[in-house]
Amino acid sequence: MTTPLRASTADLRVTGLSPLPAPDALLAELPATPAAGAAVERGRAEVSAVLDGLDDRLLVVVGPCSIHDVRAGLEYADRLADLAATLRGDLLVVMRTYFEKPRTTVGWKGLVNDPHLDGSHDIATGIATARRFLLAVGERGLPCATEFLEPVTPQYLADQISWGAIGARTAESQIHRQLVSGLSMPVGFKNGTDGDLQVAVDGCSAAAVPQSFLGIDPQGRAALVSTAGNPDTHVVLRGGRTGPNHGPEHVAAASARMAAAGLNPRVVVDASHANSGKDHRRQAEVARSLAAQVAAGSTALAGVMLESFLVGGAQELDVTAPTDRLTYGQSVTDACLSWDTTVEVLRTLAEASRRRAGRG
Ligand SMILES: O=C[C@H](O)[C@H](O)COP(=O)(O)O
Ligand SMILES: C=C(OP(=O)(O)O)C(=O)O
Repeated sequence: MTTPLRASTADLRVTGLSPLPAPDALLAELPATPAAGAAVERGRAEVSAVLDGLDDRLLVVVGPCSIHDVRAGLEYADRLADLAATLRGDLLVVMRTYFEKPRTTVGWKGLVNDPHLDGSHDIATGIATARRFLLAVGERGLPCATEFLEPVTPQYLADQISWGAIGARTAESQIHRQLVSGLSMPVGFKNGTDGDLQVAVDGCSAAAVPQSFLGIDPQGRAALVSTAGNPDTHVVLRGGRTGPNHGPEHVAAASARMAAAGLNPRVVVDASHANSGKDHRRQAEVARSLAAQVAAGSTALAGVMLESFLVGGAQELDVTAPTDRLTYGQSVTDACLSWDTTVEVLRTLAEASRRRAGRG
């Protein structure tokens, strides 16, 4: 691997380097369409309005734990777009379109990293597939939400994202806090996997100020990135090793801590992950308890995250086995609510939002 420019001490454990198309090359091949662009602009404005308390609806970020099958993902998007339109007066629905999966140790890392689900890591195809998917969901008028994991990804996909997340495993990362300071949409920081909220509060503080860091430019070259800071951040409570943190006392404490730090006191609660032990049946129960908080008038609870797909539960993914053995429409990462349960939960959340707003 060593080249004349590289000392014999370099890259001793690098087994391959394959250049990818530059971000601008992909954006030229897959430009934003007018409809998708309008969905993003509208989505970002409405998410900010809800998170700033200017729009009294409830934000619901809902969709598969991961997008692994484009056809099933778009079928889900069709259903969600229709349902979201009927609940639009009370809910602002943003679809989870997660292409990068942070693993606790090892496992399939998502559509960008391994789009063929076979360990081939055809990232060039993965990033293009993810962009095509985002454009297709935008064409349906649905705003998209994603977790930003690889610091290079936003140059390829972020123009199509209306709400971003920094996950529990990266909320303390300076790399990700710097990244958020330059992102163009509202971003939620999850609390740590141990349940620690402070890493999310500190993440919001760090992301709110201008940053300078090493990144890539639209031509894919190493670049000094300078940012303005992102004031549109908030915390996402997702439970932790210390237990669930979805109760009214947790929401109030998080809201107070954010307010004391001069940050947005409105909180989003993830009904999945450690708030339900990744059990989709318990996730539905947590969602109903969140609806009760909203109906009781909690304005600190600005949003809810749900992991949901066509078929409830999850299935093991064996990247050495043919993918045609997989159950269509079922998560290959965390367990998700079934579509039918999702409809019932969203209608319950809409009713709660309506009551909180005094609309009936
Ligand atoms: O949302 C997905 C998972 O919670 C996350 O990627 C960690 O999953 P793992 O603990 O199975 O690696
Ligand atoms: C990985 C996720 O969540 P967390 O970072 O809370 O584990 C997710 O929302 O897909």
